[in-house]
This record gives sequence, C-alpha cells and structure tokens, in this order.
Amino acid sequence: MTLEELRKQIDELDRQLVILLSQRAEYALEAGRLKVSTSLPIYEPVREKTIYENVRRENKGPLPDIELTHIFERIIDVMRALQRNELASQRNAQASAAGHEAGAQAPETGNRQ
Ligand SMILES: O=C(O)C(=O)C[C@]1(C(=O)O)C=C[C@@H](O)C=C1
Repeated sequence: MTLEELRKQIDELDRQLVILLSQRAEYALEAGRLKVSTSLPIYEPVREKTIYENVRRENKGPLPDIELTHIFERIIDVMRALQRNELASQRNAQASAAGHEAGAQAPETGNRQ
C-alpha cells in the first residue's frame, strides 16, 4: 500500500474507533445511573481487572499487552469521569431546585475514589 492508502485505512479505523468509544460511553453512563440508583460505587476495581484480563486474552499483537492495558486504563478513567460528572450535574440540579446551593459540587476531572 502507498502512504496515502495507509492513511486512508487509518482514518477509517479512527472513525470506527470514535463510534465504538461513543457507544461504550453511552453504556458506561447507563451503568453509572444504575449503580447510583442501587447505591453501588462508581469505581469497581474487580470489574476493571476483569476488563484488562479480557483485553490481554484478545490481544494478538503487534501491540504489547502492557501498552494495550494502558490504553484501556485511560479509556476507563475517562468513563468514570463521565459517570461522576453526570452524577455531579444531577446533584447540582437537585440542590438548585431545592434551594440548597451549599450542596452544589464542581464536576470532577477524572480522579479515582
Ligand atoms: O462496569 C461498570 O460497573 C461500569 O461502571 C463501567 C466501567 C467501564 O467503563 O468499563 C466504569 C467504571 C467501573 O470502575 C468499571 C467499569
């Protein structure tokens, strides 16, 4: 393949990755809502460990396991931040509606619990 053809393939895969990551984020948001409504914690390290094991099992190269795991760690960090930002927004809206501004919190930026 020429460089131009290779870049077209990369662009197409990037497009698909954006679609897949957006779908993943929708499911993570839904999981976050479910966990809040059932009083479960947002951060679930055992589940995350299972995901990293799944990723390594599927890995056929050429990416080293450790690098692929780092990519997924970053993805899940972002998912958690998304879940917590939604939660914080909901709490702010509830606090405003109830007239309790003191209960308002700034959205988080991605730290673990
Ligand atoms: O599976 C969950 O419980 C989720 O909330 C989803 C998810 C993920 O993005 O895969 C996000 C945060 C948790 O720590 C574990 C996994």
